Amino acid sequence: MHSRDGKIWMDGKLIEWRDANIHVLTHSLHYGMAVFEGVRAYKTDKGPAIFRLPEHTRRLLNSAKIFQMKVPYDYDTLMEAQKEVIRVNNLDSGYIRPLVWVGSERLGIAAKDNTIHAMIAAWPWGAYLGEDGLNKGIRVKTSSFTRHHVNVSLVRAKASGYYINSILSNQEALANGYDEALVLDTDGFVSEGSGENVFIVRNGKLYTPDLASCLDGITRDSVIVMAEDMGLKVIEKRITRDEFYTCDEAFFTGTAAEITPIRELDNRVIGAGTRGPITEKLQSLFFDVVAGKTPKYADWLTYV
Ligand SMILES: Cc1[nH+]cc(COP(=O)(O)O)c(CN[C@@H](CCC(=O)O)C(=O)O)c1O
Repeated sequence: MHSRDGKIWMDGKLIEWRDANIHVLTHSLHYGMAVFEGVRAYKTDKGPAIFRLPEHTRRLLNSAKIFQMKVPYDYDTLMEAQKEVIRVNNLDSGYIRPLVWVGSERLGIAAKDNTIHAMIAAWPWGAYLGEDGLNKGIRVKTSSFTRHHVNVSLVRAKASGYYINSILSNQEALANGYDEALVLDTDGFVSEGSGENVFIVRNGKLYTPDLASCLDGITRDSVIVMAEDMGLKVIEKRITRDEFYTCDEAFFTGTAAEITPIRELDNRVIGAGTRGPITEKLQSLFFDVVAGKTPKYADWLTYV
């Protein structure tokens, strides 16, 4: 990722991609206290449009607030900078990664007053879990690791350090021949994927875990709104792994994952073992929305 042509917005300026470097004694590199976002811009007839940019920008600032990181750039500056990196890199679609981190003036857990930095990069990123995954569904393994406890990890923040848990879960799933991990909470109920929220469908109703142990996903929120607009009931509840095994459909949601069907969990076939009809309907609507084809959700798009 470090050597490519293009520009990165870093601490208020657009700089050459290869010059966007930091010191090895950067506090966040050692202790993991940094916050980030994953945002997508999509190609539309009216040019690139960023999906739910305000919500992502607000979440980034809230993540920093939770950790008392005083971001030296305001909402409007960060909004504009995310549009700028799409424009300046001539992307008609792409993945945008804002990151806010603690600088290198001091090390140590008790270090304070380090400079808070921000950068925003954007690059092309296709189907996170593969085109086949989007169409036919993926195979998932329940992780041997446990998702965050509410008082260990403040999960309203999208914090870099939390992704050690995600990497461990994802590595274990891949090493065992699966495509992604499903992580349970400290009570053994379904929480989320390593980088996605999760839904199951049973008798025409959607169920999704509450937000106690998982990220308040923007795609999750979008799916809830679209499903309810379709007249589907969406229920937030504690979901057990055997409810998952016996449901009719299941899917992950996320900016990178978009809406990816789950066709197996722990070698139990989910429903008909492929993308289910409600999943397909939601996925098709989602891709129409991000392509700017659905006036009803036009305010979810910020044109670059
Ligand atoms: C743990 C987790 N849970 C849920 C979500 C879905 O949230 P949202 O994107 O707001 O719908 C994501 C996004 N994961 C991001 C990082 C992926 C990566 O590999 O990095 C993403 O999808 O961009 C998570 O990381």
